[in-house]
Amino acid sequence: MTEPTDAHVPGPRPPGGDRRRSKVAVVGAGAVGSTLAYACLVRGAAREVVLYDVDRARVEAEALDIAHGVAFTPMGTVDGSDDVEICRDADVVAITAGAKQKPGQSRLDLAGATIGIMRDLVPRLVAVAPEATVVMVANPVDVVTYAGLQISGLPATRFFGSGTVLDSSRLRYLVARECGVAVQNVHAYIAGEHGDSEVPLWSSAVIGAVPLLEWGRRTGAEGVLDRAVRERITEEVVSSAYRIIEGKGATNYAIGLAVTRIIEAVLRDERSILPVSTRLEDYLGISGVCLSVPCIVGKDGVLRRLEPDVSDDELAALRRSAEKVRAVSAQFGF
Ligand SMILES: NC(=O)C1=CN([C@@H]2O[C@H](COP(=O)(O)OP(=O)(O)OC[C@H]3O[C@@H](n4cnc5c(N)ncnc54)[C@H](O)[C@@H]3O)[C@@H](O)[C@H]2O)C=CC1
Ligand SMILES: CC(=O)C(=O)O
Repeated sequence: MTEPTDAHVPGPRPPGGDRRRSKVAVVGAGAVGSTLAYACLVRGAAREVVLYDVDRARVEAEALDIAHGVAFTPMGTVDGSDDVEICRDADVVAITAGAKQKPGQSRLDLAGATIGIMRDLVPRLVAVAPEATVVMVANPVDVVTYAGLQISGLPATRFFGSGTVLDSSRLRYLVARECGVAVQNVHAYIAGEHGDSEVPLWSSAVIGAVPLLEWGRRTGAEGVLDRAVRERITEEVVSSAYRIIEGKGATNYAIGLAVTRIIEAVLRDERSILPVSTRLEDYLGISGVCLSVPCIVGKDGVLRRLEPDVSDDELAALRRSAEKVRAVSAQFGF
């Protein structure tokens, strides 16, 4: 297997990236996949979006419904098929085909079913789109990324998971609401598992130019983000998916936008810092597992993993999260 050494980050990126080569294949046209395809077109992330699903009626219907709206989007096309050939020569393949949680199930409960899908699916995708950057979305995303990476034989830089990009946007939303500032000015990451053991990196979080942990003292709003509030926010982030699934059976809008951001970072060679799930080797003492940490993402995929300042508690929680994910991967022989 190719070693996941951090690639050298080359010089300045081309302004706007190269949008001529922009075919995105979305695998799975369910709640997440169809919303992702829609978000890609609405944001103008790619020129060509294709949907692939084993359910022919569904995939054709979703593609047609989206196609009827492209008159109102930036330049783009959409098509759908139950033939994997539709994914040929895609620049990015986003895999949303997987088991989904029923109320009460954790993401880790889905490992066996989703890995079963990947054993057959990933080799067929690599055969038709060997140069693609692959973004795994199906759950449990860290375990499935680790398995899919090994099944694919691709370099770890080009096969990674959407990780905690969604969880971090949930965190930023809640912090912004608490402080009364724009969510875009909250720079905070969730690391670790995309799931119950995830870890908010409070120590390195910044609001505007103010360290998050100093926000209350420096703004004269004592107590605004004190320990009790941070614990409540953490609990709300961790339970978000359960709450939404209880109410409507799936989460789809925020994940559709989150994965679109990752795709934009790749296709536009943005070198954006996003907490995607990649295979870690000797990262803060963690190896042999896919987990989210802040990474530089560009056209060659994950260019570098960054090491933020972490407290002793955060580091210990990150290592516990790694153990938990690694144990589930091992149950399935990965
Ligand atoms: N990573 C993240 O942050 C998030 C991950 N998810 C995960 O995304 C996955 C999809 O969720 P939903 O769209 O709600 O599920 P869904 O059940 O609505 O859609 C899954 C689709 O995959 C298709 N499919 C199954 N096997 C296939 C195969 N071998 N080839 C092609 N298509 C296949 C099904 O026909 C179905 O249309 C789940 O695993 C879910 O847990 C959901 C939200 C957030
Ligand atoms: C379902 C899921 O993984 C999420 O919404 O976070």
